[in-house]
Amino acid sequence: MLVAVVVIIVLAVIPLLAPFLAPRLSNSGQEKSLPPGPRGLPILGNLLSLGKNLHLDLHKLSQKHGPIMSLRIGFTRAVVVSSPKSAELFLKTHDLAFAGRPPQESMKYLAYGQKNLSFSPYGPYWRNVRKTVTLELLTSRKVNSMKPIREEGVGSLVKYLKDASRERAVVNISERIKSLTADISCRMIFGNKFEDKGSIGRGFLTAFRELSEVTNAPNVGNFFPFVANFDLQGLTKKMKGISKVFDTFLESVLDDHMSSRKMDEGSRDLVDAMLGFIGSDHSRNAFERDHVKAIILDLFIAAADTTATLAEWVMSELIRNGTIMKKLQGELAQLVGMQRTVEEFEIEALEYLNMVIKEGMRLHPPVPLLLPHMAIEDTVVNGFRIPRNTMVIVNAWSIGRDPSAWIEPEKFCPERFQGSQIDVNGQHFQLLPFGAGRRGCPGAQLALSIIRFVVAQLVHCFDWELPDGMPGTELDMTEEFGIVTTRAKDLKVIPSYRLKIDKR
Ligand code: HEM
Repeated sequence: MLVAVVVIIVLAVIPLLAPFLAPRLSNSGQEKSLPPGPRGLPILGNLLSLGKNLHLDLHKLSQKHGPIMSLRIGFTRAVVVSSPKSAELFLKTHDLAFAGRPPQESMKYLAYGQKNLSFSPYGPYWRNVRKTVTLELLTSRKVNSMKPIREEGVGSLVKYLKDASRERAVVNISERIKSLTADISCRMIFGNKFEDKGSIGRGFLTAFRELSEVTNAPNVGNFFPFVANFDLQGLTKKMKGISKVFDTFLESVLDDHMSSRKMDEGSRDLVDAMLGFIGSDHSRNAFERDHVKAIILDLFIAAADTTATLAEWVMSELIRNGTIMKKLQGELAQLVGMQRTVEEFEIEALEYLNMVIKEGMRLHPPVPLLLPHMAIEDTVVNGFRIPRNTMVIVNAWSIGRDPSAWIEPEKFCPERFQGSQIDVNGQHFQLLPFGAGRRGCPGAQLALSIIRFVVAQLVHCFDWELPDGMPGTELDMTEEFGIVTTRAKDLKVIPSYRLKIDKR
């Protein structure tokens, strides 16, 4: 459908564009030193080689054309990076040159015109916002201060599962984890609970659920700017609808904060701090309400589904690999015992848990292609010319399965991290779930504190079975590609409570 739409439009406008296209397409001499890549069709470029599962298609193409590969998608020139060594060149050696983000149609509507952090162009505005967000939300001290929010959220989930366990009910754990991380993120970032916001909060959550459908669809307008205004896929209309619901919610969050502003460092939250910049000349841009809304919405989106998705994948792998589940339960039983639940301060000591989560991120990086980077200047990498404005896609999924970096890469084997220094902090380019360098994820520490605590509680408190006696080894692990790549089918399980406290 998408391709058909593009083909029709392209054929219709070719005569108008011919004078501009002819020099571009015939200029093969100039393209000699670009990285190798598959031959593309005129105008469409390599669009037809890319299907629903973009990370898998790019992985296959890179196996043929190399770890630094050129593509053209419509009018966008892209370079795909698929090995640890090449990722290091782009994200460390030439980090600054690739610290841009390509313009995205969706950001016009969902980020008040790219005013958010994730997609704002590299420059002073991005730098200042990133600094403020890090200081006000993501330092170790702030992450620790939000511990009660995580404890309360995870406590409610455990209680729900304990009730389900009594009935031997089948639980859609994917949905439950998504609600949990949305609730936790809402409280941490907006300073409110959804339930306290009544119908506005519920509306926001419903719109948030519809968001991935819109942002995961490849938007023709990104690659063929001249058709963007026609809204051929109806995505702009949907995004406008969603952003209206978001805006109502965000306005009410800002109003709540305005009516009881806390300005001292000890008690103010991120929204209070951001509101303090309104009217100031922040990075040579007048800073207004739209900036605050774009930034807090961005953080919520960045936090909620990524953490849920990772927890879901880790639980899926544990259910599939019973021996690993038992070993992790053993580690928890030894440290915590069976008479009480694990506390967050104990998580650091759970070495095997950390290995399990790293292994989950290696095989199932929730953001498999990171966020797209963009060359902000002409650069030569490994002898290849990468022109300014080229989109750079780093395939973290492919890198996590690179056989030159990993033994038996397809196998879920947390023991591979035993005694290994490899971590997810952007210093080890064979494992890049949070990216690396200037545009690397600033929320990694917060994300890990949520994930570790959720997985530890679920594994310590419950044994898990698949419905209808299905063996774990038969669990379907098909992925559904998106910016955040989730399980194609929700994980449904029967929990049975295993602690020796309060079995009522
Ligand atoms: C398991 C959870 C998470 C994963 C896997 C993840 C992964 C990523 C990745 C791959 C990127 C892009 C890096 C790049 O382009 O090089 C990113 C960017 C970002 N993440 Fe995360 N993230 C997670 C959780 C969070 C959380 C909890 C927050 C904050 C509340 C957050 C905030 C951001 C922001 C603001 C950016 C954009 C940074 C920039 O462009 O400067 N993320 N994340």
